[in-house]
Amino acid sequence: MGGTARSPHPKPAAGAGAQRLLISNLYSCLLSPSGHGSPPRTRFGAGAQRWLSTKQGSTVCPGWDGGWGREGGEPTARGAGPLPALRGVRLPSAQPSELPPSYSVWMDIAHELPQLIASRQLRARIHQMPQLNTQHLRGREELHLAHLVLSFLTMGYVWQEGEEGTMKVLPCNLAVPFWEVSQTLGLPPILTHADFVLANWRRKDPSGPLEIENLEPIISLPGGESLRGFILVTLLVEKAALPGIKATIQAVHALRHLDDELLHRALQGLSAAIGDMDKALQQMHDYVDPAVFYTVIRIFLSGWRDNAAMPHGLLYEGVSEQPMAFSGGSAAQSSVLHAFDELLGIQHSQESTAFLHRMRDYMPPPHRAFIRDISRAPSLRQHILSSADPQLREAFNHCVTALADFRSHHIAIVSKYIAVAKAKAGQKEAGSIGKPPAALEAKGTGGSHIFIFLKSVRDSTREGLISA
Ligand code: HEM
Repeated sequence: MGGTARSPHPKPAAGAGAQRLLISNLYSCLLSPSGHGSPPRTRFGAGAQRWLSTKQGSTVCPGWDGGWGREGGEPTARGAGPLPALRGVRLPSAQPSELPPSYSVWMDIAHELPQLIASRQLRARIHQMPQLNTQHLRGREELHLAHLVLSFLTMGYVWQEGEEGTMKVLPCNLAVPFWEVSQTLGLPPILTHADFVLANWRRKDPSGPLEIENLEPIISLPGGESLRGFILVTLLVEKAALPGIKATIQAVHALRHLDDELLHRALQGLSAAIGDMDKALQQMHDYVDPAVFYTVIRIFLSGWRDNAAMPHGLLYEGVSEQPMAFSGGSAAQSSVLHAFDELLGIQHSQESTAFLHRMRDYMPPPHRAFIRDISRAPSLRQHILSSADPQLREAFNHCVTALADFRSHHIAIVSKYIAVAKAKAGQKEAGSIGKPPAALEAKGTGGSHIFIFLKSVRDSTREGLISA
């Protein structure tokens, strides 16, 4: 879709805090663009479609040592090409959960979102908001928090009345600041996985552990405890993936230096991490009620691309003269499995690859750059094939099997939370939204044909096994 985009205003400066705390994110190091610069910037030019095909330049963080301290004695890839050195990958102990006072009008509404949506007052409150200037946002943390807040406001605004009462226009007092913050961060102006999960958590007790009992989302939507569980269990899967991201970097380092001993250890670390992600995923059963997920939560993650409930997309008033189409939030936008697939050389079908690659456009640019760097590293697969070392092959195959198992268990969860929940929900009224969203019956919030896609991705993972 085309359209005349409003020219962006000067970008907010990244303050000193940006170096200390880049984003309320689990792999902060990977988000640091060369350590000290301002966030990368994208231009939407002739509209969303064009923006979505725009690729960022290299923004990874070689040699950045941004004050996090290091967790282990793992090697870095310093001097070994563009792959980010694994420095400072540690979980932040504190992160901003409030914007500066001049943005209190956004925060006040955001903190009341579930009630405002339930009482159908959100749209009226948003219409009364003044149009705030985003120039006073300082540093990456505030910008990401602003993106999180504005994306939640947008999803609530669009879906307040369910799929039968959607809005065609996002008013300029919300659309313009959301657009500006999105441009500065290189993110699309819609809720992404980075908003919903990666940036959306805080510790209740700041010195307490990163466990579910001590965590809460910063901003919520309808869905109560199930919404909380959905966000936090997904966060715990990301947390469990962290050693796998480290192992991925370690494996690339080992490949570059032809260090098979290190490679073997890295692959063992990777398969263990995927196993831990699998265990974390199972907590979905304990914390999320399928009926609440299906009938209440899911619609708020939906986008306005490939969605029959919003066939023409959304007009961002004051930004573009044409409506724009964006996919909704999905963990398919998490960089973790993309990175593992690239390392292991997993080849998905053309259609699945097209969808997954499109989801990369919904990641923070440094995540995209990280995945790209893994894809350009020496081929692990070729190395295993040519080395003919049975131990290496076995460790590699453990990773592939663990990944395929994770995907199988994910399919079981999707089946329970979407297919079975749909059958149970029927057409009965549920929650505050009314009918479950019909437009989402066959498609994911990201717009994929769910089960065909997920099974194809799982099966092509299995095909990545290397036989003796
Ligand atoms: C109730 C829980 C969940 C449901 C109902 C669910 C649903 C879905 C759906 C429908 C898709 C298809 C893509 C789309 O159109 O959105 C998908 C993809 C995906 N989901 Fe989930 N998901 C859940 C939890 C998770 C969690 C916790 C993770 C891990 C962080 C995850 C990771 C993925 C990935 C990586 C994909 C892309 C396909 C792949 O690489 O295998 N999902 N999910």
